[in-house]
Amino acid sequence: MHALVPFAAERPKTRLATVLSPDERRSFADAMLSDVLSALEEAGFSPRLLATESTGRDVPETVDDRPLTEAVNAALVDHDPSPDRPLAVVAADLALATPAALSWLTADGDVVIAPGRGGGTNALAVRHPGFRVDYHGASYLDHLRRARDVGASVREVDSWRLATDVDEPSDLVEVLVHGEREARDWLVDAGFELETGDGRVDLTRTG
Ligand SMILES: Nc1nc2c(ncn2[C@@H]2O[C@H](COP(=O)(O)OP(=O)(O)OP(=O)(O)O)[C@@H](O)[C@H]2O)c(=O)[nH]1
Ligand SMILES: C[C@H](OP(=O)(O)O)C(=O)O
Repeated sequence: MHALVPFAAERPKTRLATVLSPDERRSFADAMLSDVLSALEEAGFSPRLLATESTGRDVPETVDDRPLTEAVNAALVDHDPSPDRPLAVVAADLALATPAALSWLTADGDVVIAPGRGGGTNALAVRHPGFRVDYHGASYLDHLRRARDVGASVREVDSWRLATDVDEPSDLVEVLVHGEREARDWLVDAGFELETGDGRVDLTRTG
């Protein structure tokens, strides 16, 4: 299955600004992107980057500097999905995604949705030609509505690994605990450590 990976290449992960500098955010976002691309490839997907500027990676790439929803919808129109020609859309910040978790996207359904924690949409597989995305806000609910409006059947993917996108500093704890790839190594090399006490596990930075 073809898999589109949208990537905000210029100013990624602004919500991590309290713990990472702009250069660090770019470098960490790049590590997460590498993890998502390699997991997709291992799961048998053919990834294509949809980036706001060229990444120079050795992966098929479309450069489109329009906002996320517009750029993904243009790609959907271009691809014209059908049951025989599905298109997956997978966020670049799914640092815990494994090939096994991503394989759930190949399940039957005109629109297969992997919700993100907090109301978002972390991954989709689209087989219906009329379905369009509407990201930001509670996009999971918006996507359910949009699927219903075009008469598309929906299947929800119940995967904690796909639900865990890395948006805020507390999400970095999940990467340190459960990450298996470059993003976790990046955090360790940058001096991040788990801080365990009486309450919820937190993060500290040394060095
Ligand atoms: N092509 C494209 N991808 C985008 C755009 N905005 C976000 N993305 C990607 O869409 C996915 C989900 O976006 P967010 O979680 O909002 O990521 P982000 O924009 O890097 O993070 P924040 O700045 O903290 O909102 C990630 O893979 C982003 O790289 C955009 O305008 N164009
Ligand atoms: C793009 C957006 O991502 P979030 O802000 O939830 O990470 C969404 O899932 O609609």
